[in-house]
Amino acid sequence: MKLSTHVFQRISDQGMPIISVDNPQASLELSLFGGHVLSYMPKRDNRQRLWMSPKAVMDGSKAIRGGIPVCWPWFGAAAEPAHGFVRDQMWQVLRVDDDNDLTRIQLQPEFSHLAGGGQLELMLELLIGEQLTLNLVTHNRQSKSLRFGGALHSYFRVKHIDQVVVDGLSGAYMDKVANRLVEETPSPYVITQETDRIQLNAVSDVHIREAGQQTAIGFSGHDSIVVWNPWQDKSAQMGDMTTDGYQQMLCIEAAITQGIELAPGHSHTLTQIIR
Ligand SMILES: O=P(O)(O)OC[C@H]1O[C@H](O)[C@H](O)[C@@H](O)[C@@H]1O
Repeated sequence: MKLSTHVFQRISDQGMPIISVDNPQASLELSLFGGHVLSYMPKRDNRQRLWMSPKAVMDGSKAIRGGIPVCWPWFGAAAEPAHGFVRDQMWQVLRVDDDNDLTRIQLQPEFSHLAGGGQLELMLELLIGEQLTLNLVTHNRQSKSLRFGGALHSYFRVKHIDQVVVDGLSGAYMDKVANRLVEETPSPYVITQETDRIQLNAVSDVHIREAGQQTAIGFSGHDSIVVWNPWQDKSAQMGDMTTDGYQQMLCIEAAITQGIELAPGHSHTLTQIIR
């Protein structure tokens, strides 16, 4: 089914609605299960930016391992289920438009509410062109303030984790692998073991550098940046990852881990830009 000049919708072999974008600047795939970006490839270099696990479950029975899961209205184990409740529900398309080199898609989950009855409205906007911009907009329609968190939990594809250097992170981080001990960001920033860090200095630009290529990631509206690689043992334990899967991926996540208090009638936008 054609949604616009550059946007099509189809049903996958596993029965999930998939949106495909192919415009003069880039191609992208998006699953309406989770409002989940599956792939993004700018045409200037035809390099896939996102990693998808070969064992990812794509039938809607659990969140997809890879691409860009949307974690909301909390991050991690702040409440149950982990990472909130929108990454494993169906979303719907609100709006699609093409403007030559840029395609805009807006979508929302079928329901969004907080425990305790609070209503927050969520909308994800994708701007697909020579870069990919994700705007995750939270709106408080209640007459009281509400607190929320979340993340754009992007899985970046790397040639090999051993060769990756992450540039741009600084300051203190909370080490989730070591009892939330607060440590100073290393330099150079290389990944040599299981890594699960909440970088508390919310910088606005990070680069993943490898021989012959780099991926630039921009952030705004975040209070932290999460860096995650499960390494070998954890990968082997996860049903939806191959034992060596950790070698080709690195999560660098635009995150709200400390929580944001949203006043009545106000909106907040969490942005990640991938180049
Ligand atoms: O397995 P998931 O629920 O998708 O979570 C995957 C990972 O997400 C984040 O990066 C967290 O910091 C990790 O602690 C967690 O293991």
